Amino acid sequence: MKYITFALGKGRLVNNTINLLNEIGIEFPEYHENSRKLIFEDEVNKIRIVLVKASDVAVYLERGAADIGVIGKDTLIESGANVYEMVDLGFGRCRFAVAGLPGTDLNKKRLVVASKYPTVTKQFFAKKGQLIDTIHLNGSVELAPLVGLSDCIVDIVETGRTLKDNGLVVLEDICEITARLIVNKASFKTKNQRINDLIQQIEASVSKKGDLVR
Ligand SMILES: Nc1ncnc2c1ncn2[C@@H]1O[C@H](COP(=O)(O)OP(=O)(O)OP(=O)(O)O)[C@@H](O)[C@H]1O
Ligand SMILES: O=P(O)(O)OC[C@H]1O[C@H](OP(=O)(O)OP(=O)(O)O)[C@H](O)[C@@H]1O
Repeated sequence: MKYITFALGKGRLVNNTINLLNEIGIEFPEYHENSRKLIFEDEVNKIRIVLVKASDVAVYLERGAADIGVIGKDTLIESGANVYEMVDLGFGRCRFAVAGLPGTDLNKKRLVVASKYPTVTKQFFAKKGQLIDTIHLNGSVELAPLVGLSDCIVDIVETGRTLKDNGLVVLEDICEITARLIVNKASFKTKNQRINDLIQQIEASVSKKGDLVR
């Protein structure tokens, strides 16, 4: 039997994903948080996880190097990847927001917006019919309005602590974000039965957890 390969972003979503897979009987005996290994296998169920940079998950899927991926909805939208989005996994909950110094005028002409998510940023302001100048940063985005690099930012807010510690506030909410299970379109055809079985088990496990939270 061929392996089914999951691409997971190294980082915030890994532990929840591995716990979820454990719950449906998929085990990676060699996996531990401090390992530097990038591939782990469940030899019994013929399932493999590959640990990639979060923003590369969609690339592995689109190129057929992985069958299934777990990715934040933020990164999925930003990638514009041509994949099937199958399950809202419920974890990795946060939101997209426009943030800046209190009192920032978002309606000013030629608003300068810094973000790790230039596509999301452009789409959001385009929908409002507003012309903006987007600056693509790779991290520490909250710094931009503090040093005059931008008027505001589009970024992820989870606890709100990063904004607060830097004297920034949410100026406008954009949307909620959770982790999503995505599937390579060709794999969905060629490994249909096994992928569907996995999805059903994952959905059952996710909805059981949802019931507990409710
Ligand atoms: N506080 C948070 N900051 C960033 N992402 C969060 C947060 N809380 C939940 N998430 C979700 O977790 C996903 C993975 O985050 P992670 O930090 O592992 O990757 P990343 O933001 O792409 O980081 P990097 O650029 O360092 O690889 C995000 O895409 C988002 O959906
Ligand atoms: O609302 P909070 O709980 O404070 O979380 C939000 C912060 O976390 C993320 O940054 P990350 O740690 O990924 O750092 P980077 O984007 O600067 O690399 C995000 O870009 C925010 O800065």
